[in-house]
Amino acid sequence: MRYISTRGQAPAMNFEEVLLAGLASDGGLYVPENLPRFTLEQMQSWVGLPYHELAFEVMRPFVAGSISDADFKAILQDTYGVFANKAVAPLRQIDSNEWVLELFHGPTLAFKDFALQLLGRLLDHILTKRGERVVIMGATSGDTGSAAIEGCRRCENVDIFILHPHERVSEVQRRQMTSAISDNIHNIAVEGNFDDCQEMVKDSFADQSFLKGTRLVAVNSINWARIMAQTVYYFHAALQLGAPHRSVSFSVPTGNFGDIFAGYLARNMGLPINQLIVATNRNDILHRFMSGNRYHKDTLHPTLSPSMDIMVSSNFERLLFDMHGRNGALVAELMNSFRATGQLSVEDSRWTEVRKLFDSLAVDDEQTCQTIAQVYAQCGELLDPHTAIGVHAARECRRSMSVPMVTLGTAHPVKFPEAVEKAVPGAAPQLPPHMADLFERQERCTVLANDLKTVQDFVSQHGNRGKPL
Ligand SMILES: Cc1ncc(COP(=O)(O)O)c(C=O)c1O
Ligand SMILES: N[C@@H](CCOP(=O)(O)O)C(=O)O
Repeated sequence: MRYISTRGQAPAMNFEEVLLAGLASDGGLYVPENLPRFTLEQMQSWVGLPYHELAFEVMRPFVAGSISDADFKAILQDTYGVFANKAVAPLRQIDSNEWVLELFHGPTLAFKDFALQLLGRLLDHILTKRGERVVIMGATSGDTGSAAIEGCRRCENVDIFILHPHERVSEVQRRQMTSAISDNIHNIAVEGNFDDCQEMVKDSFADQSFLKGTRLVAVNSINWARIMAQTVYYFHAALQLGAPHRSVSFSVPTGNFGDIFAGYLARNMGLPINQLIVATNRNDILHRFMSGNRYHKDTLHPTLSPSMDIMVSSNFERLLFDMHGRNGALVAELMNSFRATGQLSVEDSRWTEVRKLFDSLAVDDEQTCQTIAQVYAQCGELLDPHTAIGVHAARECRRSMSVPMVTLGTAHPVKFPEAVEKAVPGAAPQLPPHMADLFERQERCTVLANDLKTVQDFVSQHGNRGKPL
């Protein structure tokens, strides 16, 4: 499998190179040159497989040539063996023909564990083989950070720097990150918002001189391996609900457009997905695009669903690439113009084509709390605010009641007690046993100005197990 950049100028790479590359050298994102297309018979034969075996079947074409089948199988068994629920991603019915896919039974209680537990193990495998050390930089609005730290914790060959927006993540999210204390784990609270953090990470890929020759690796969904791992649970859910002989729809709480893009890819690989719903909070650039062809940057509004407080969605570029016939030059032009003006629209015919599959809704804090309360009263399932946004959008935008509707349950409610308590007083759940002492744990974090050079200087001063590079 070869991977190409959405901007058409960077060299094509194999899986191992793409895993270690993060952003492409032309500023684009890597995508497979050709997607595998699974047959009905193949998909039918996967019904009932344990999660790690299904993961092997779905992801094998993407890694073949870089990792042997035997190694990949062992890595996957180990990865999904750490999830607290035997089903790994259980489906919970919340109404007639309506489900929540619980993606929060991993170590850090959010869907990010599905890809980052794997990414950490893949990095360990490949870096050990190459005898190489790398620096990881990641931006987080709360969940990617702890999942990346947890996923890479045992990896001897990395120093990991996680940038989060100072005082804009939940206390549980912050403590999950800052209580991981080790020479090679560095939490930076940036005096800015998530988009500032994300931009610093992307700018660091463009000019890596501050790393003095050490390779920079991404853990955000700009890294192809993240998206690849997130396609698997679409198959896992749909195959339980009658696919491949029956269509299924998904509603996806969306911020950086990574999770829903994985669903779009699963459909292009042959999974019968009828409808994909982009569910945003008040930070609704994607809803403005889907509903009116206006991908226009706005100011950031803090909400009760802080992980989706994102102004600009990285993975939207991957969809633009497909929308424009995979013409990298056109995408580069669009992205340059977006960088200059903060606005982007596409030709009407391209937009209409995309709308055949995608619907969208922006959900405010009040509707979020109402949905948490409503679902709790209906069936006792306590939703986190991000998942509630997905359920609300699913109920508003659903095209057909006869097609099963699955909302991705992206985080455990325990991570967002403020919203849960507001919606259903007294219902906030207890931290799970492995996190029971979270509020007593020592924290380590450095607050830095919202300034690229300041952050890069910090990285180069601490990038070698806490010592200068
Ligand atoms: C809990 C939660 N839900 C939803 C999202 C949105 O996912 P994506 O950024 O892949 O669109 C995120 C973070 O991105 C998240 O942490
Ligand atoms: N919501 C995310 C934001 C980063 O998204 P990613 O999927 O690109 O890593 C978070 O919780 O950090």
